[in-house]
Amino acid sequence: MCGIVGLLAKQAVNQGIYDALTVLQHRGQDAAGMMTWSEGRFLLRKSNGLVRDVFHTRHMARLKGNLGIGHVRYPTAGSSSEAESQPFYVNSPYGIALAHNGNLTNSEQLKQELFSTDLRHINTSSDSEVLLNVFAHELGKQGLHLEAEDIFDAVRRVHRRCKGGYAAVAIINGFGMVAFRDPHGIRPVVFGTRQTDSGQEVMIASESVALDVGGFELERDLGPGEAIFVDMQGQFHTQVCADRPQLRSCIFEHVYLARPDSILDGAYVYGTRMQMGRKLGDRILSEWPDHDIDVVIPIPDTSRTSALEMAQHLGVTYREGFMKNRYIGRTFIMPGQTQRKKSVRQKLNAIDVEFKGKNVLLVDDSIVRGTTCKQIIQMARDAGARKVYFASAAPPVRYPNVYGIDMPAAVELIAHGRTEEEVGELIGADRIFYQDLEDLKNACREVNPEMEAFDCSVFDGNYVTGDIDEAYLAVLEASRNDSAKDQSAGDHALVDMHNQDDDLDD
Ligand SMILES: O=P(O)(O)OC[C@H]1O[C@H](OP(=O)(O)OP(=O)(O)O)[C@H](O)[C@@H]1O
Ligand SMILES: NC(=O)CC[C@H](N)C(=O)O
Ligand SMILES: [Mg+2]
Repeated sequence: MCGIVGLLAKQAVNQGIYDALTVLQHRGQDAAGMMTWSEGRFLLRKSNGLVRDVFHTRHMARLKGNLGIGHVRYPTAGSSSEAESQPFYVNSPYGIALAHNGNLTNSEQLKQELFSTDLRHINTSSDSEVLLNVFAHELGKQGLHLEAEDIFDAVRRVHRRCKGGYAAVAIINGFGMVAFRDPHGIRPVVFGTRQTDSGQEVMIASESVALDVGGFELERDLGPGEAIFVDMQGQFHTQVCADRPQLRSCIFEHVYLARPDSILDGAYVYGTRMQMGRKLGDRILSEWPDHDIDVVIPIPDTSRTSALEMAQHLGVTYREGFMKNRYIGRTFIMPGQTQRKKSVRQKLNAIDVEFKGKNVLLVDDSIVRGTTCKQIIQMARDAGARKVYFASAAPPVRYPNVYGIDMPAAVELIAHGRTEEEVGELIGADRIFYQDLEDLKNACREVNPEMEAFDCSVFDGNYVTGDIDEAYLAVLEASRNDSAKDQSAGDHALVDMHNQDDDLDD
């Protein structure tokens, strides 16, 4: 779940892209990058780190032009090396730069096809480089003068070849900006416009919050299989380019990934999280009408919205019993388990008076590896809680994700092969409550009834692209489990266009 942004404006875009990446930072903390286009040349800066650490004044000054794309990365394929940070670039045809959120499930096969049939070389183990090259190859079948229709034809062929989850934004040298979303719309992408005296400006982004901050009016989400082409004058053209588009957006975006102030597929994430809190409250009341919960305490940040609504629904006091260190990022999207474990303790601290002698219900949005809840329950006990109950606003996460969330190994998921009660015991809770999957879907549908179906693979093991079997999952687990990742240090040497590096004088 990386963050992507594209901006075509009537003025320099570097600051606008930087600001958008800053508000998309929660989607990827490993690397950041920006590529702008000016007078027929691409300019690149990308590196490992947070947005504020990657772009210094000297880099920003060199990222000239009124057209650009940006990326914040949370790796789900290849390594976390700088060489695989994004955007990527190819020189033929035309000169194309691309940033991608998601994960291709057939990238190995595509890589071979690209080499043996399309005569293209892939120099990293990133699936995003594969996606760019498939797009470039298909675009190369068009003539020298590209029209919107030609671009949509190329995207149609990309959809026929690529499988998995992908939302991508690209620059085509001299022609404009393109974005496309996979035929199931698994990963989100929205676009919006801003009117200026010199004409219309267009921003494309993973989440609408990026448009808000930039002063853009949200037009809408791209639909499943849809593409948008923005020409150099700022006029946009859209077309559904998939043969059988079906919206199956990732429900985990609503549970955890997206910011609550974003609107995804027409639903306020804040609203869907409130509904999750209500539904879980209902479940607790029906399973345990004479409960003895004294206080509801959220585990900051993401669970706050659900926890507050749940407390009100239960008629129980809501208290912020854990304080969060604002300088520590999201722990779940950190690359290794050692770092994740250490960060929970650095990030959260208990306020003893809220726990002493009380029966507390701790609420989190989800339990994935169990890293957070195990430590938090112990902290609640150390702070003097009498009973510690635990509620998860999402159902048990039992299956790997293959569409752009780095959960590749079932064995690392605490609920894999375990009942709800067994998880409760393992994490040390006196009682555990999980959301029901139908309730989770209904929580989203209540905010936007048009969201009929979702990708819920992490909860039900049903992979909407239809190409995932046990053998695929076994290979994924072997290559991307935590210890395998520790061993693949990654090559930081960039074989790429000139990258604005740190040796430059200020
Ligand atoms: O069971 P686990 O493997 O620990 O994963 C689940 C936890 O990780 C996330 O928090 P995170 O700290 O990443 O982000 P947040 O501050 O947005 O809640 C999520 O909100 C849960 O708290
Ligand atoms: N989380 C993502 O969207 C990752 C994009 C891409 N698969 C990468 O690893 O860079
Ligand atoms: Mg959390």
